[in-house]
Amino acid sequence: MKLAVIGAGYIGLITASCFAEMGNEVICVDFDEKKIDNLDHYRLSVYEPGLEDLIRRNCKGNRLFFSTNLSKAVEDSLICYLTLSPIYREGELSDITYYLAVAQDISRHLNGYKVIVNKSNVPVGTAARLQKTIAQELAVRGVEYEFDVVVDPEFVKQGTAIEDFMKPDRIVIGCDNERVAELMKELYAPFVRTNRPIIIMDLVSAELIKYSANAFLATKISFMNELANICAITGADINLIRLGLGSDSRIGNLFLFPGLGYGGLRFSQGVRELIQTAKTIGYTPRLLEATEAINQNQRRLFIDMISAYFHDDLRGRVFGVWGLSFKPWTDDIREAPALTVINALMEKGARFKAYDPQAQKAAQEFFGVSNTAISYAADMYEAVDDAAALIINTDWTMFRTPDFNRLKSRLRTAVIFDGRNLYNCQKLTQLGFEYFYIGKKQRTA
Ligand SMILES: NC(=O)c1ccc[n+]([C@@H]2O[C@H](COP(=O)([O-])OP(=O)(O)OC[C@H]3O[C@@H](n4cnc5c(N)ncnc54)[C@H](O)[C@@H]3O)[C@@H](O)[C@H]2O)c1
Ligand SMILES: O=c1ccn([C@@H]2O[C@H](COP(=O)(O)OP(=O)(O)O[C@H]3O[C@H](CO)[C@@H](O)[C@H](O)[C@H]3O)[C@@H](O)[C@H]2O)c(=O)[nH]1
Repeated sequence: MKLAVIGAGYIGLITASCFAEMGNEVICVDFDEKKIDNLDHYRLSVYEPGLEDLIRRNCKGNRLFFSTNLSKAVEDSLICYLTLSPIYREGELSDITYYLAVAQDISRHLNGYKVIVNKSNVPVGTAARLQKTIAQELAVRGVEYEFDVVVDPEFVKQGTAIEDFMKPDRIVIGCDNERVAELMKELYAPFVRTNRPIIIMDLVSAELIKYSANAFLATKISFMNELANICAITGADINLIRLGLGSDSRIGNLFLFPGLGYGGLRFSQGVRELIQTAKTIGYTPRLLEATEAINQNQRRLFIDMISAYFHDDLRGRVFGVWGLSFKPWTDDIREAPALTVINALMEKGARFKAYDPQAQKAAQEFFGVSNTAISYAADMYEAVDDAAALIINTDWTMFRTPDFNRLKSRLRTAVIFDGRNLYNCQKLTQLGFEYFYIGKKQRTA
């Protein structure tokens, strides 16, 4: 099939390259000329394992093209995917004004039946507003082309996005007629050959599903963090509780890891946006509000734990930091717990030497290149040289089994604050570390 993907950001690139990989002909459009020029030279503004190779292969196979020409992309395609980012403002529903403006632009170039598919996280009701905008523009043009609006929520995770897209657990399609449902099933058939379901539903339900999935997972994480805080008082072991809980097949092992809480734009904004959606229709979503509050508190508890160990005297102390990104296998630091932790300790006078395999550049931009309170290390051991303690914010795989003797010899004092519960406390104590993790029993006075 011929597809246009509008918005060559993270989701646009994944969508365009994966559809091209399945043999479709895809034009990926962005209004940012520099971005398109870079993509033509295989220079990506996002890091995602395997994405560059996928783009290279499909461009060379003449199935994937990049362009700034929206009109040609729309005219040449049957299906137009919207992969833009709506404007998010704290405490409000995302602003989709410019989203609708792009839909209007698309309508100006409709030259026959087209399907306009939304893949972005947008407020409930956006599909209906897209339908209205397109119909109005066609009326202004005085043409009567048929069109359908589809909601195709994206569930990929950063770091495993290609695998998630190519082998989805399920495909959810929101639409309002049989013809377009059949077309979407045809498009996705190659991705679900192992009998994964394609679930067809109405537009509003499909819009709500994306928020619901993210909010459910976020709630699972906050539930575990709440339990960890109870463990910190009772002395129960949160890591064993996780194993005991997860082996119940009704609960499952995934998304039960306690820690610094969830980060990244999608969970944080998603939960807040679902709260906002509920409030605008007069419902108070108490569980979701608790999910978000526990998540924010988790970072505060970690900061307090570090601060209390040094009797709140952090001035001039240097900490080694492992992990800046909000999760492994990404360079994304948006809503990363690491930033909150570092900022709060920095305000108390602490200094940092940080290591992250991908996110150092983004962090340097965030904290400022001339910020002398934080420097960046070439490797994970250099980060802890002469440090008062190691702080772990992200569970990159390389941090899971470090050389503890080397670590100990390079730290000034063998103290670890682990925000991701990577290690066995007993083992680390035997090795001579003071080891603090999420849910560890607090010392009684
Ligand atoms: N990042 C994720 O993990 C993820 C996962 C699932 C869904 N989503 C959703 O997908 C959407 C896109 O997210 P993203 O991370 O790819 O955003 P992004 O900001 O990386 O990409 C948006 C792209 O659209 C381009 N753009 C903006 N206006 C345009 C216009 N008028 N014409 C053409 N191009 C235009 C921008 O230049 C940018 O390249 C969001 O709603 C997000 O919530 C993201
Ligand atoms: O047991 C766990 C699992 C995750 N996390 C944290 O939760 C956050 C989100 O992790 P993850 O879901 O793996 O990353 P995302 O790439 O943000 O993916 C989420 O957001 C995407 C965009 O909406 C959706 O497509 C995905 O389905 C959804 O998992 C990260 O900060 C993780 O460190 C935990 O604290 N404990």
